[in-house]
Amino acid sequence: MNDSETDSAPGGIDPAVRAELTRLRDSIDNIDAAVVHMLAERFKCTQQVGRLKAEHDLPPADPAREARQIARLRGLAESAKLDPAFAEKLLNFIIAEVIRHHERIAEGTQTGDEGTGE
Ligand SMILES: C=C(O[C@@H]1C=C(C(=O)O)C=C[C@H]1O)C(=O)O
Repeated sequence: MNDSETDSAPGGIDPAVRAELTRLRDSIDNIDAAVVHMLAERFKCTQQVGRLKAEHDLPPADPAREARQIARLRGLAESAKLDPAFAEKLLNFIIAEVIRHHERIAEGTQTGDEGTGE
């Protein structure tokens, strides 16, 4: 249910429920903003890694490094009571995008700045 659907709930919404919902959604919005900023910083680093690899003829993907990251992240997720399978899927999704960037940097079709706001 989105905001407008909540607003048009039959019979109106209890003001206390509305206040609690707004408080929680404010936090969700802050967390989403933090996630975007953290991802932007991560991509700035990985673009630099991509340029370094291209300059030194290193392969775009490093499966051994990825395996270590996944094992570490699954452990962190368990401690944080987050589903480790979800954490792994999320990391794999991000890494796949990074490898795509690295391949484009190696092909010389990208400077490494795309998506970083540089
Ligand atoms: C960033 C790197 O390149 C790739 C992307 C990774 C990542 O996004 O964490 C990890 C390993 C590599 O497959 C790297 O080698 O460190």
